[in-house]
Amino acid sequence: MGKVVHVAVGVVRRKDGKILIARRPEHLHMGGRWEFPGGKVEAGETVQQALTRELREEVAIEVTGLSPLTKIRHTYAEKTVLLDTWWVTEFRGEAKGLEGQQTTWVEVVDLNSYQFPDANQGIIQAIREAENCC
Ligand SMILES: Nc1nc2c([nH]c(=O)n2[C@H]2C[C@H](O)[C@@H](COP(=O)(O)OP(=O)(O)OP(=O)(O)O)O2)c(=O)[nH]1
Ligand SMILES: [Mg+2]
Repeated sequence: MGKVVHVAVGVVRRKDGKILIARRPEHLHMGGRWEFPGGKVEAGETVQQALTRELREEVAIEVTGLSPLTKIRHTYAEKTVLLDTWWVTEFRGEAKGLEGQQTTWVEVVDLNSYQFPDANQGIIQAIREAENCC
């Protein structure tokens, strides 16, 4: 029933191991919760192109290297999303929230202290497994 929204999601990892998270603006779906930056894949775009564009638009970084992490499909009351999630380990620039959102860098072990949308539990699990953490 209904279509699945394809979302490009970036787990941006700094050399010191910390990961970038941003707080979703209140008025959006899942507003007020923390997220890994990203957004919907538009017609005619590859997921990599979408991710590169979204990270430029939302957090001012220029992606230069990415690799697949996991895909999580989740049904909310409002819609079903496919979170097509990538490691971003190479990038240029200083992350800042270009849409007024708070951003912060967190250790993998501390990700659970932040409130994410329900679908993100699977992403956090995949990060921990990849990093042999916690
Ligand atoms: N970016 C992102 N979206 C997530 C995460 N977890 C999660 O459930 N979502 C959901 C919330 C939204 O329903 C959808 C992503 O939509 P979005 O609002 O980021 O899309 P967008 O940046 O293209 O924004 P817009 O142009 O539609 O305003 O995926 C996450 O960690 N990051
Ligand atoms: Mg977005």
